[in-house]
Amino acid sequence: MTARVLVLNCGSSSIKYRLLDMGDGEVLASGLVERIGEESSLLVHRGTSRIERPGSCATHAEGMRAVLDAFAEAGPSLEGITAVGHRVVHGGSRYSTPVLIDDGVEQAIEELSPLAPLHNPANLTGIRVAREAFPGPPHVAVFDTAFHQTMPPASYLYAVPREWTDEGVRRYGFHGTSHAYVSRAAAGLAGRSLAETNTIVLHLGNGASASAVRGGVCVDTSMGLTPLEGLVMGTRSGDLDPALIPYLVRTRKMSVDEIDDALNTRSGLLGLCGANDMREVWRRVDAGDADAAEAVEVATQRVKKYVGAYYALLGRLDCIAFTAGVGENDHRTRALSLAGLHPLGIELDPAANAVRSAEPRTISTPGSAVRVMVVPTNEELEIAGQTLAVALGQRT
Ligand SMILES: Nc1ncnc2c1ncn2[C@@H]1O[C@H](COP(=O)(O)OP(=O)(O)O)[C@@H](O)[C@H]1O
Ligand SMILES: CC(=O)OP(=O)(O)O
Ligand SMILES: [Mg+2]
Repeated sequence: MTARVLVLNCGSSSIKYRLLDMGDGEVLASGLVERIGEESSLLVHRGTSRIERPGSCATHAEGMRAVLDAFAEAGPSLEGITAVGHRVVHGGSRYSTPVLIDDGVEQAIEELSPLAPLHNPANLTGIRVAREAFPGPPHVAVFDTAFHQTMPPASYLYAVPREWTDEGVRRYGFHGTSHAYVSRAAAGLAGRSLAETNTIVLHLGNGASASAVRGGVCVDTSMGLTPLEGLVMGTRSGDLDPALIPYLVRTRKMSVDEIDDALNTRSGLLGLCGANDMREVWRRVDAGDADAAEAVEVATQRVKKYVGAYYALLGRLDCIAFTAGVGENDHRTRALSLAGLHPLGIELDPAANAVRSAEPRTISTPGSAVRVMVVPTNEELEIAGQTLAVALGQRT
């Protein structure tokens, strides 16, 4: 039997998972537990058979047990799996490559939790429950931050007191697994060698980030110390003036936790127009909602500003790759984000852009100097590949 890798992605309120056959990349099982901690959670499992189960998973630990029960009930068996790969959001400066998880790594992930309070504690629960359930196979942590560790100081330093930067206050960047996978796939789609390709990756999902990648190496990215900085997201503000925070403390008497919560969960598209799902935002735009139209303008103009900035940083730009839920599916967001960039050699083909497909594809005109594409991300496959490499390395 070929190697089988279970990939776990424990998000702030969800657990996504996939079991992959590494021989041919076939997905043997996939599933999702969503709305963890809310009144009614929901598990959907697609294995040997499919189950859909509303329930009440108050914690990620309960969610993980529901996942294991689903495998036991609806298959396939997890007996004899080769390795388990865990998405870990924050790896700080300590981890620039995936690592085999031991108690020391667990502790390091815990120590980094203040920098990713929505994500790292959930990641850690997934690791603990899975290590207990599967003590045999190696468990590997694959960090969202790892791909961005190549950034030069000019990109990762904030202009703040040195004693802060010495403590680890800096830009880390996230969604790195996606940026790595998509920048590689973009060069492949363009028929170019990765080493000679400069790409801007636009990962536009509920969380959103941009990166500038020179020859497969990340040189800058829009998320920062935490996944709050940069682009406008579903519920996160992205860039703003940091003086807003003392302003809110002084004038609205808000606590630090209240502000943190508002900027992470009540801002972005949701803050501006009351909806965070881009499909709903467009429904409102089409119904004449002025707030929704403005929210789209703010979000897409932010993307355009990063494209301009990263074009300047890279000097020469070969590809722009859109990915993640919005980037892969929303042709109107893509068109607005690049509108008017024709003088920079960036020209979308409206007909190609409007095509709906799950395949990687080019959406720029044949004459566009920069090749614009849609490249569906596959964080799970990337995590599984890196996990297997670490697991096999460990055995030899
Ligand atoms: N057809 C579509 N048109 C516009 N937006 C879409 C479409 N399909 C999905 N999305 C958007 O993708 C977002 C989720 O993207 P995803 O990459 O799955 O995010 P995350 O991993 O952060 O949950 C949703 O909020 C939704 O707005
Ligand atoms: C780091 C991050 O923002 O992840 P997600 O998009 O899954 O929330
Ligand atoms: Mg995501």
